[in-house]
Order: sequence, then structure tokens, then C-alpha cells
Amino acid sequence: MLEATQQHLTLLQTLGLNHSLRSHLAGLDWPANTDAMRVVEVQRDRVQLLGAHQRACSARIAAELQQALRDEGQSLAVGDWVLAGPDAFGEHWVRAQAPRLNALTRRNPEGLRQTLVANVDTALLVMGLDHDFNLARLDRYLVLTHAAGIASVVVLSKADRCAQVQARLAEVQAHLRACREGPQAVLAVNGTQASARESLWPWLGAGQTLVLLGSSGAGKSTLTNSLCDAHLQGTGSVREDDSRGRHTTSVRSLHRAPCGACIIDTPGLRGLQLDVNQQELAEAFDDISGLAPQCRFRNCSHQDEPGCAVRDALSAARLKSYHKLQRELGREQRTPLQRQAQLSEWKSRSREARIRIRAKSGG
Ligand SMILES: Nc1nc2c(ncn2[C@@H]2O[C@H](COP(=O)(O)OP(=O)(O)OP(=O)(O)O)[C@@H](O)[C@H]2O)c(=O)[nH]1
Ligand SMILES: [Zn+2]
Repeated sequence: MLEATQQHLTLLQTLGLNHSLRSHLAGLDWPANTDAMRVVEVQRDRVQLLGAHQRACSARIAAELQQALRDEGQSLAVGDWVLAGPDAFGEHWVRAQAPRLNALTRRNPEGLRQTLVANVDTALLVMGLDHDFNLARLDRYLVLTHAAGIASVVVLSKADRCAQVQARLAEVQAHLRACREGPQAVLAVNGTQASARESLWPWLGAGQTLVLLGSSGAGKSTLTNSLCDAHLQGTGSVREDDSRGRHTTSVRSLHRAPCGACIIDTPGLRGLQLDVNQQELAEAFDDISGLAPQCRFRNCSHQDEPGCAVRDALSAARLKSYHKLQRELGREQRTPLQRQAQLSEWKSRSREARIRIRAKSGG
């Protein structure tokens, strides 16, 4: 049994199973008749899985696992590793989930935590060299990946449509010049061509998992198709005036590239609400936290204090991003549920107070 399991695990390396995930899986209590498989797509009450047999299969989530996930406010995400197998009727069931190495999470519009993808090696932050180019949005994505401990590469797409590619590349480099743990590279590509694959070659090793992030119309699906050398993902045109896409991709899905890497395409996020605290934000802006000790005032807010080392060294745009995200976190510290709970607590307190006052005054 162990031999068979080991053989399976070796086959699964091509699906992104690395050494650490392998030990996570080996440490699970394997239910009878199950195999290790990877979640490649999440649907409403089903997931699509790929396993050692390399055939996609559709599975439902066993009630106990469903309950356990719900208790933790979690759900399965693309990239997860699970144990799944068929029942007597041939219906496949996911019975266990392996602990994740990492996950990208955001707050959904209701303020609840949502896992976007799990077990990723590199995030490609895709930004079009058209109207999509926006350094403030890039800063937001960099916080998302940094907080998850996932390496990032900035990919400026539509290089064939832009007359100032070098200037744009230099702009991004200058914007992030003081970062110690910034993106691993900043590249410009024509996502429609196979040459994009060559530019990204260092990150496309066998068993590597990459996720493409960026706004709708940035060119994520186009790049996915080029990296996978196949037309897997539908692509859509963008509006002439603002380069906005039409949200062509609607689900996250994992694809295997011929080079052996796993590519996760994602739909463009409409406004990315971060799921980080002030500490994580400060860590992601390590250019600011690194320079702050040199400011004249220990509690310098890097706004208009004299002797501010941060303001002198950073671009105004980078500092503006930081202040904006800091304000946003201050506002968003509480989720709508917590805000509602707070509101009803105030209401009941003032009701009690009114009753006390009335009782005192004998009314
Ligand atoms: N010329 C050129 N066109 C590109 C490039 N990348 C994307 N496009 C075009 O830009 C449009 C949007 O590309 P998509 O790949 O659908 O964008 P997306 O990021 O997947 O968008 P959503 O699925 O809506 O999130 C399509 O018309 C693509 O053909 C590129 O590098 N060069
Ligand atoms: Zn300062």
C-alpha cells in the first residue's frame, strides 16, 4: 500500500506536488479507496480534480469535510490538494484536504474572507501597457502576494501596442526602487506570442504553480493560452476608451502547460479588498518600514513632517499608495458583521441606560 502510495506521489509531482506538500499529504489519515488529487476548478457544489491518471474528474465534497470547512469559515480553492475517490456507485467524493502551504485571500464585498487560490509558487501580476497601467493597483496586488508569502513577477502585457515600453519598465522599477523584497522581475511581453513563454521561462519549471492576477482585460487568459500553447481560455476584447475588459473569465481554473508548470487563470477582480492587518501592510511596504528609522521624528507619518527620510527617498505615488491602504485598513478593520454586532450592542446599551434613567427618576 505504501509502495503504491509513493508511486502515486511521484506521478503527482508533475501536477505541482512538491516536497513540502508531499509530506503534508503523507501525514493525512488516508480513507480507504482514495487518491491524492489537485483541485483544478471549484463549482457550486462540485470540484474538478486532476490526479495521477491525468484524467479530470468531477467530485462532490463529503458531508463531514463540508461541515469541517464550514466550521472554519473555509472552502476548497483551486490549487488545493485533497484525498478523493469513488463510492460503490462510481460517484467521486472529496474526503480530506491537505494543509495548505500558502493561499491568496481577500475580503469579499460582504467583508468575509475568501480564498482565491492555494499552494502557489509565483504570482504573475499582469498589467496592460494601455489604460490598464496603474501603479496604485500594482501596489495593492504586491501587498496581497507579500502577505501570502508568494513570490511575484510584474508582467506588463500588450508591449506590442505601446510605444514607450522601456519608459514604462523604468517607471515600475523606479516606483519600487527601495523595496527589499519586491517583485522578482518586471517584464514586458506580447502575451499573444510564444515569445512570452521564453520571457517567463525561469518561473515555468516542471511542477511549478503560477497564478495570473490582474484586472479584467489585462491579458491573463491570452497569456495563459500562450504559456499552455493551446486555446484553453476564452479571451475578450477591451473597451477602446479605457481598456476595461468584459469579465470574459468567470471562474478560476488550473491548466497544465507543456513545459510542466501549472497555470491558474483567474477572473479580473473588481476592486481588490485586502485581507491584511497594519503589521502585514507595513511588512509589504518594506521600503517605507526600512527607511522610517532614519526620519527625524520616531512617530513620523511621512506626510509633512520635516526631516522625513521616507518622503525624500520614495516616489510620491508609492507613498500615496501606502497612505491610502493604511486609511482603508483603518476603516475596514471591522467586518460588516462586526460592525452590525457593534451597532446592536450600542443600541441595547442605550436602551438599558434609558431604562436606568427612567427607573432613577421614578418614571
Ligand atoms: N496586442 C495584444 N493584445 C493583447 C495582449 N494581451 C491581451 N490582448 C488582448 O486584450 C484583450 C483582453 O485579453 P484577455 O486575455 O481576455 O484579458 P483577461 O485579463 O483574461 O480578462 P478577463 O478574463 O475579463 O479577466 C483581448 O482582446 C486580447 O486579445 C497582448 O500582449 N498584445
Ligand atoms: Zn518620515
